[in-house]
Amino acid sequence: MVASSVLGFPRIGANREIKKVVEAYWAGKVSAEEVTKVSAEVKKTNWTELKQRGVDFIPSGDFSLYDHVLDHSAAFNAIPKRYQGQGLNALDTYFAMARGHQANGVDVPAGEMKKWFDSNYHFLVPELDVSTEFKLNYNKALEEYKEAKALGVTTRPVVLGPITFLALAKATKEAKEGFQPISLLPKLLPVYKQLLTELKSAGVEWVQLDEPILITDLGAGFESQYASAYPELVSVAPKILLTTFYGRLETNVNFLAKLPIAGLHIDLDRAPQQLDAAVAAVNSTSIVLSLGVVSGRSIWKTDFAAALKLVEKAVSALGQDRVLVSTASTLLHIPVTLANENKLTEEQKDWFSFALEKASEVATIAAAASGSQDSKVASAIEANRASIAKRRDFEKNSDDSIRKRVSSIKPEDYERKNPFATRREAQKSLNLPKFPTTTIGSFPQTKEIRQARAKLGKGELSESEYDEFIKKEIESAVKFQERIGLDLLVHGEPERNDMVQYFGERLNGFVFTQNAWVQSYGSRYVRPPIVVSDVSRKGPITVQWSKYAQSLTKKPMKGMLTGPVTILNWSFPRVDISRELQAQQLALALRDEVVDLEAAGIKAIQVDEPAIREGLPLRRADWDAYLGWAGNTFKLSTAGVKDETQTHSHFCYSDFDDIFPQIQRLDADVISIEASKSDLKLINTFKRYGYSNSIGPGVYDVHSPRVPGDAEIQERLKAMLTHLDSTLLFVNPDCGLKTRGWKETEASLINLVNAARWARENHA
Ligand code: MET
Ligand SMILES: [Zn+2]
Repeated sequence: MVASSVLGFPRIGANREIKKVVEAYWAGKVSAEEVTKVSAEVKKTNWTELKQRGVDFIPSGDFSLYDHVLDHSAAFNAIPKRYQGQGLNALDTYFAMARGHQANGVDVPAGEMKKWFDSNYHFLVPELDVSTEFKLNYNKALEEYKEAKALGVTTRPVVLGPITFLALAKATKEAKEGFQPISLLPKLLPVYKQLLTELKSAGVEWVQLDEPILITDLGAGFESQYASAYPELVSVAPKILLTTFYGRLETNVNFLAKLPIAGLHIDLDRAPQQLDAAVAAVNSTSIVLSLGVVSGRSIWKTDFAAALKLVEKAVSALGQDRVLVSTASTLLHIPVTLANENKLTEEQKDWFSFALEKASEVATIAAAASGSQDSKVASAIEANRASIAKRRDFEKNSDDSIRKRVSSIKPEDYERKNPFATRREAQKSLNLPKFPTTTIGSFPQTKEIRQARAKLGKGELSESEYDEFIKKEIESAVKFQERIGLDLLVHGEPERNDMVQYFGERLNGFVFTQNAWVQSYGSRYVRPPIVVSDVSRKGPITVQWSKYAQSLTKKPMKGMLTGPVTILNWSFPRVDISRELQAQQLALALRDEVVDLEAAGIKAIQVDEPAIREGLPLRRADWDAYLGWAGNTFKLSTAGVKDETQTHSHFCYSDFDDIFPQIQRLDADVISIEASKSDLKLINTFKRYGYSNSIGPGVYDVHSPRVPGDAEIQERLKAMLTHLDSTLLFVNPDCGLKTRGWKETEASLINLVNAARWARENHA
């Protein structure tokens, strides 16, 4: 029999239960026991649902209150010193690592957050050095296995693999120059052995060790790390399914097939072409091959016929018992269920499947591949064939005028008329002082703002009442910025539910869900729009708000747009046409918006591309192709303006080191870039590559309520000034302030303005 498997499931709850309880806990409104109780309910629902849908291998241990990598660090005692001895209990220490802690005399910043592979999920980067004493503080995999077992569900515990864990880690600040986290592998293995031994004695049959790092270009030496670590683990562990996902293994499959592991998982959604090599590599072994044929990244229905072709190929070589039908990766990246969507049309609903529906898909495909004669399976296969055919029909309705506009883009459409030096002169008309202060765009999305939006949705507030409310918000944001002395103002983005959704809703080609939330980081969930057809602008999107904001002040107002690559990367894209074509369509829509803003008197326009780095392919060989079209679409969206108009762009959440030369190529007049959370690593990047246009490396972290002191910001500016031309430096936070409260926003920005004044006095 071909068994079915799910590698991981969304842990946020179908109704965002975890967000609600965790935030209530942070606010001191509920106890830790309540958090445990709600977590148990969410886990129970997930496990029983997966069982009911006929999934054979159900994951456990993949639940998290914030982030699974952070869970792992906490469980393995990889807790940086600054969080220890602060008098915080285990749960509060965990949350302090996640988001900083500033109360009752304790003042520790959060750890660094990074994008998880090429997704919009963020993990907390483990911090290690030779003094890290790994020990098993608790065995989460075991606890959740038992928890599920008590509910009558046998699970396959999921554990982050040791080599991926170390590969994702960074050295602590105290570590010696040149320290490599991977050097701790010998110290780490005994703790993994303890964990796995405990699983085995509890009767666990299979354990899933996630090693997604294997689909990246590994440095030399990794092969031998696997060759030394895994035999040791295998000797004490339940059967190990080593999983790789989000890409292709390439030659790594050959050394993996030589490991004494019981199963190997490969991603056939992202890399269907790797099937033959994997079958060949494991053929003469007893390794079970787990085939990721159901996407964990896309919300489009799986084409059963195509999936079955792959599965049957493997079955004919290896036999049914050595093949698993699985989700390609964890389902963490897609929403919980389509069942909660009431506003999508039946036609649209028929195109998609979310996490629970994907679970049914693996069960059906596995049953079909096992030769099931069940009539339910046959009708599910038939229904899928019909759905796929209907979608193919729909795809034929392309928008000719947009397709034509894309195909007639000319090379000069990507370029500003003059080089930066010329534009800079022209932009003196903005009258910005040296070290101009600005923010990234959003101000706190307060309860009042969210309530007003909810009321508009329910019809309790009319469009015009809502617009009046937004105008007042803008007015108070403008007054606030004038009062504290910022130089380049923003309108604050109060009208935006989300920086991508807001634009998607005003463009043709997108559909929206009501409940399709996906975890971005911690308790921050997003509801990515879905691109279903060709994209175009319905009409001006932001112009009225920017124009209104500018009318309230003599200081320059920055227009604020989300860039084409980010809109695409933070949406669920179509899979029937290339991402490049989708980005080009978006870029043309945004270009029209940029030109309209300029015509409305807006002299600075920011086009945010925080997600440009996360879309970077995981294999270097694929970088140039991506960076080529991604960079071009950004340029296409911004190049339509006059020299006098100052273009800005913003980047955050990622390490931009390796694509910095590409950021230069975008030729924005000013960029702001997250820098504080990553310990100003960026400074070294400037050293290496230089940067010729204006730049504002963020001077403080916005993901934590912690207020940075004057001195702290001055230090950051000083560090930047060692490598950047003082006439090019802007002063701004790391990112937008929408998740912050007003209190810390005001305190932080006052300190920021003071630090800029200090810089003007001391770096004349
Ligand atoms: C994640 S980047 C956010 C940029 C946006 N303009 C904001 O300030 O919120
Ligand atoms: Zn940002």
